[in-house]
Amino acid sequence: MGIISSLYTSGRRYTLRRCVIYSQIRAHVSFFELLTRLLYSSSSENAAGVNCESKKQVDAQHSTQHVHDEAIQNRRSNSQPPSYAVGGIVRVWTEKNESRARHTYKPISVCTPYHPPPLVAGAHAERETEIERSSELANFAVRTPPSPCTACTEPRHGQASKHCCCRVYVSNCRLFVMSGKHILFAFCPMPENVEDYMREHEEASRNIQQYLSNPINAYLLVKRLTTDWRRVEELITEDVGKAFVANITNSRSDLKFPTEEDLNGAAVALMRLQDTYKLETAQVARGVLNGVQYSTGLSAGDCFELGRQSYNNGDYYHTVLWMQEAMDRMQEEQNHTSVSKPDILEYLAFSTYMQGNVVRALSMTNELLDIVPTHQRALGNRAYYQEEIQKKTNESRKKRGEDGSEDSVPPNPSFTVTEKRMKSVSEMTERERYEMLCRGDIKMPLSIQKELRCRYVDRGIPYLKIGPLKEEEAYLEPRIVIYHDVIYDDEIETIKRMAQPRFRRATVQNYKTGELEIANYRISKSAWLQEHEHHHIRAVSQRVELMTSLSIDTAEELQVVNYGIGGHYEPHFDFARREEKNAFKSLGTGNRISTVLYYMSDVEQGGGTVFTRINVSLWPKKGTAAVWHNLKPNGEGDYMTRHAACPVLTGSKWVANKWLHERGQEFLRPCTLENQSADVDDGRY
Ligand SMILES: O=C(O)CCC(=O)C(=O)O
Ligand SMILES: [Fe+2]
Repeated sequence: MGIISSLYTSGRRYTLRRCVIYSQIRAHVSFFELLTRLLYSSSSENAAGVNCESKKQVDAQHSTQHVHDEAIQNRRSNSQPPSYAVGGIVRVWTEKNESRARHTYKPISVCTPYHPPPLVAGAHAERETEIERSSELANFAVRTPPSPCTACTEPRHGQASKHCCCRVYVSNCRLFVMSGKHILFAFCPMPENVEDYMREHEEASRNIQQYLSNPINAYLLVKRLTTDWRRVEELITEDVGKAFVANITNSRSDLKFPTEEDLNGAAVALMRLQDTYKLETAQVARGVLNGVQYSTGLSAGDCFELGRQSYNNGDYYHTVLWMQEAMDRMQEEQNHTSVSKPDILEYLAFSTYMQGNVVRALSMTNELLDIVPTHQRALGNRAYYQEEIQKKTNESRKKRGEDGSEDSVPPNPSFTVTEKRMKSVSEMTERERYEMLCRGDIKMPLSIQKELRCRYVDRGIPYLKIGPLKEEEAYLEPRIVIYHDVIYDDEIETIKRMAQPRFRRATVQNYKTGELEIANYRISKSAWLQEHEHHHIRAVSQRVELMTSLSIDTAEELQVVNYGIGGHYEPHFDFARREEKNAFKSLGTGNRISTVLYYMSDVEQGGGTVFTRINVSLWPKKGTAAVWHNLKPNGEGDYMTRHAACPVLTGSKWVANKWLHERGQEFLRPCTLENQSADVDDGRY
């Protein structure tokens, strides 16, 4: 885990660095264009500014040496080391400075050691009052007479021309290290993100002359095309792309990158969520799930990819939905879209045909051929669809001829949706009920609800007398109860921490072979924890005895399960049915008599536990546990306990299962001969 996260971090750092480089390149190219325009349209004043820069660099180098020497000299001549003051922020251009708050500061060469350079340069002298006066540096700056510096060749205030250029340097710097009145180091902003570059570029483009009449801008422009550009050149020649790919390739041995199969799995999960929670395609594409905006939307290209994945799975229903969405998005995106209308139309037409609407498929194919008249597949499909329509028309003619109803309107060979009467819950398939239960659309009849109770339970156990269990009945026959506050946050943290490194894709038991295998109807990660590994695990396991009045001596280890987005477990029984002869055989402890399901997280949306035969939905609440017997008192499996974990729509779901087995419960839950449930008032859970 540590390795993975550190690799992720370094990968990200690398990505960021690459972004910076690319943005710098882009920005430099923009500035290069600007410079070209400048060189062909500039006034002599601007041109002088450019010349000044090259001169200044020499001067600045010279000055740097001086300052450095002076600092050393100071140190030598005074027994005391020179006092360095670190200057604060000089608010010469308030708005600009604020917008540059994210700039990084890079030390640059220092300015004149002999004449304190004015910090207020050129046209901005009148903003002197905005200088921060509190710091030593600011005082220093304020004392310095403002000096318009429009051309460096022109000496001002008796100063040598070389200092004039240095003002530009200094006034654009934010942090100064000073010795007395001398600046030793100035840290100047170096925009590292494209927004900053772009903002400046836009500003410059609005009025190039005006932009460059500002000495700082003039300086920055030249600087970017000299020193910064050199850096960019270096980065380009370093072959960043190759290094980046090499970095990723190296990481591949440690990091498992997603494969095409993973992409398909992710697409299928999204479709599952869409179906289960009846999500509108357009809403999902906008990043809205059940009315909550979670993310930025999907592009036409993203929708197209979802459609393509569905198509590859033979899921034409979702292909049509997502290709249609891709088409709508594409029209919104106009110029900057990554998909083409003919591509979408091709998928759309064929999937529409596969869904039975041949007329619509033909009209889409015609639309495609209008755009690409030579499209070979579309030409073939058109002929095929036309033939199909013809065949259907002939067939229906024949039929009408047989029953003598020639005059009736020919039926449209397109796919027709027949209106259906609403089914009652009992008429629904298990799948339909499951999805409705997951959405919370099946309400428990009041006649059942009114029998359900909440109570404190102590069962005569001294420990529980001090801290009774908070029991809430969720259903009576079979009895399903929820216990509140039975697992504590620190225990949950321990369990999560210990389980995470052991997580594997959850498995199910092959009912014929008894072998464990992965299956698409159970998508989650799971790990097993043993009692002796941590006192929290022991405590959580032992609490199961209090809740069930059964023994955990023959129980399975604690199974920790985490469901990510779309993670689910379709309807199943926890017990082994008669035909599953090999299930739990190796344990030698009999069947799974009871389940205790701890909820170790809340789930933002989705993730319910639903009982599809009794129409009960339980909603995960951190700290609670659901408890039920899987076996009737006579040892038969209770088929009414069939249940499922609904797909997680948003958030993450954590649960822990404790499965108790038959052996060892003989005196705690004695068998009955009849096929009956336990007496609900027998004092047990
Ligand atoms: O996660 C749930 O809500 C149910 C889990 C479950 O049924 C199981 O793991 O057997
Ligand atoms: Fe289960």
